[in-house]
Amino acid sequence: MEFTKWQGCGNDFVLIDGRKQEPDDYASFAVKVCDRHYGVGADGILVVLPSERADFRMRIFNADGSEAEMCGNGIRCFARYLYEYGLTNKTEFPVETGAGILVPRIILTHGQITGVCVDMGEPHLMGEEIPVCGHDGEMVIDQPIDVGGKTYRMTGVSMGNPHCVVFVEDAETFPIGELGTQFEHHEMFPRKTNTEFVEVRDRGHVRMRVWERGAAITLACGTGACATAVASALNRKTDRKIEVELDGGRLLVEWAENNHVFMTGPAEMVFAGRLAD
Ligand SMILES: N[C@@H](CCC[C@H](N)C(=O)O)C(=O)O
Repeated sequence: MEFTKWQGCGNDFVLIDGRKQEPDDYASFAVKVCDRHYGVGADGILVVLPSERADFRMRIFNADGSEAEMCGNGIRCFARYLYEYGLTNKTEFPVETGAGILVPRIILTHGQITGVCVDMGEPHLMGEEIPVCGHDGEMVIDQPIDVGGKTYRMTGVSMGNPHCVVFVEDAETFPIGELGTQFEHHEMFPRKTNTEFVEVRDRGHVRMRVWERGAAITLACGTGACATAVASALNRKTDRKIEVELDGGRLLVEWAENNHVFMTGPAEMVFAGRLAD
């Protein structure tokens, strides 16, 4: 099976064209391929599929084999793959995802691709939409959550997939490896959660580290950066347009007045290869 390997801010993916070749079982395929010792190594796999509602459909599976609704860094890589490999000649096109139809736009500067901007759609903020237990019919802003014998304050945001944003004093030293899994599996999150640990540097700039549902610590999370921008604005900590500094790079995120979130950042191909049977 042929594949290409991609990364966006160090969040890495194996991409396959499911219109040409499909594994018998995506979940076990993802676990095998994402293994960093016995496989290609990645945080997840991206699958190109046909769509009746958009130009293409994207599926994403985490390294543990679970399927996610959406992937922000992934959709930038997905869009660049389609454009670079001549599978579309449009620089802007609709993609069906588990979070609805989203629109990436390839950014060309003097004919060179310098990034991808994605209209990530509207954030969902009601407790039952994220979902967060015990908050039906209300937003989940600055609410207490007990983890590891301590009470933290969290803001819940869905970008199609669930996010729990926790503001911390110092993102660099926060014990994310110790506590991330406890947030992911906390009883408040019936579909588990991605958790962003965010230090506000100023009104236009935050430092964010992430523990991803199904992938543990990654170098970046695009939907997480969008959830962070929304949570930071809701908590009046930043403006609606911010730079999010991640372990693996920077993303520009704007929660626009039309309620859509726009995310801009890099998408780079690492190599192409063929999997052994
Ligand atoms: N890294 C991604 C998100 C991938 C899915 C996530 N782990 C989930 O299960 O929701 C991104 O860039 O958004």
